[in-house]
Amino acid sequence: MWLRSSVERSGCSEVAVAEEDTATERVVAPGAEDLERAAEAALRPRRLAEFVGQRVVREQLELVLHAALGRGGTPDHVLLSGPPGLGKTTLAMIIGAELGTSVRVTSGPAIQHAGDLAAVLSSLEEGEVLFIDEIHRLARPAEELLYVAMEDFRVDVVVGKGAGANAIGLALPPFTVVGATTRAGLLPAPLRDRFGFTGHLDFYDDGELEQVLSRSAGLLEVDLHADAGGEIASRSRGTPRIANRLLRRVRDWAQVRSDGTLDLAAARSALAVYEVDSLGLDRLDRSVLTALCTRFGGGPVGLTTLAVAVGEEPETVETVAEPFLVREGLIGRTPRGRVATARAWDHLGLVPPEVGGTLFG
Ligand SMILES: Nc1ncnc2c1ncn2[C@@H]1O[C@H](COP(=O)(O)OP(=O)(O)OP(=O)(O)O)[C@@H](O)[C@H]1O
Repeated sequence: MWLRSSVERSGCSEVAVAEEDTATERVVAPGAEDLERAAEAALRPRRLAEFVGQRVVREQLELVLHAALGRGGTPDHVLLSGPPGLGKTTLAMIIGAELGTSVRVTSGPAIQHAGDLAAVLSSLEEGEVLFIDEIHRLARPAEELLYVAMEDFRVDVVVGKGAGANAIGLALPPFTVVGATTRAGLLPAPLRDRFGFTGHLDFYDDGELEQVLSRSAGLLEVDLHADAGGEIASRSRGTPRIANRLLRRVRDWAQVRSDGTLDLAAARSALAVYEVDSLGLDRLDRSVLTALCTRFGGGPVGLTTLAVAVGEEPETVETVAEPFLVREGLIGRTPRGRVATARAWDHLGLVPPEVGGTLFG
């Protein structure tokens, strides 16, 4: 299915796209729920100068775009990679705005057949940006059609059926593909090679997230104190989407339980209600960590056993809780199973068993 909004020709169009995230109901999930998209769109930076952080990618992209504008042509195709919630969609919209053109939006899973993509490509106007989210999930025939279109600005349309079928090459006007992926490694080399510019987005530091929050607070017209911004930033897992979501939850708390001021006490109280701790761990993360430490002496323990202990599917523990616990250096993966690190014991306020102690204490 080809997705587009009513404003596609006048500016940047935005539509909901499928997400891979399996646990988006978590307040610290990096992916977005469909219902959250409108709230997110309101907080999106519109121009490169408003986009916080990612200094290297921003500067490189600025050069690519402004050089193309100077030449009066279209820029190279752009591939944006990185974990969910770091700003790939935002940057795609910004590329359209900087080029003064409209952005057509679709996603890998939304394109079922090569014909769907051919229809999209043949309706593009000169200079338009085609944003393909989750581009690594395009079906192979669509992928092949796309790289011919990207390279030669041509699409082969099959006319007729059976023995009488004929492929007619249709010339396309110049356009720019912006692909976004959380899994750049899954893109086949021929497709990856068609992108003249690749930008990898990394997690944000706390200072950058504070800037994101302060900008968002301005747009939401709430009074966010600096120390409250710092507190929310430090629990946001390096991800602007999570920072903005926690800000909205703190705003709700302050509105209902206090006078609407977003100070440090409000931030701490609200985040306690949502069970987001000082490192940004939620209940699931903590139950995995606690089980590992208290029931298995810090491991090593196999994934399945650990999952049974917390009453979750192994896949949920592995894909939802573990990546952040590993990234934070709280859990290690060894050939014999998962182990808790010294930082995990410390974070839970527990004392690890003595290494090399005797069997009887
Ligand atoms: N650098 C940034 N500055 C300010 N806000 C940002 C920045 N990056 C992301 N955001 C905000 O975070 C939210 C999520 O960003 P976005 O949708 O662009 O992420 P994404 O990488 O495309 O995620 P996904 O892979 O899940 O589609 C948006 O509301 C956006 O406003």
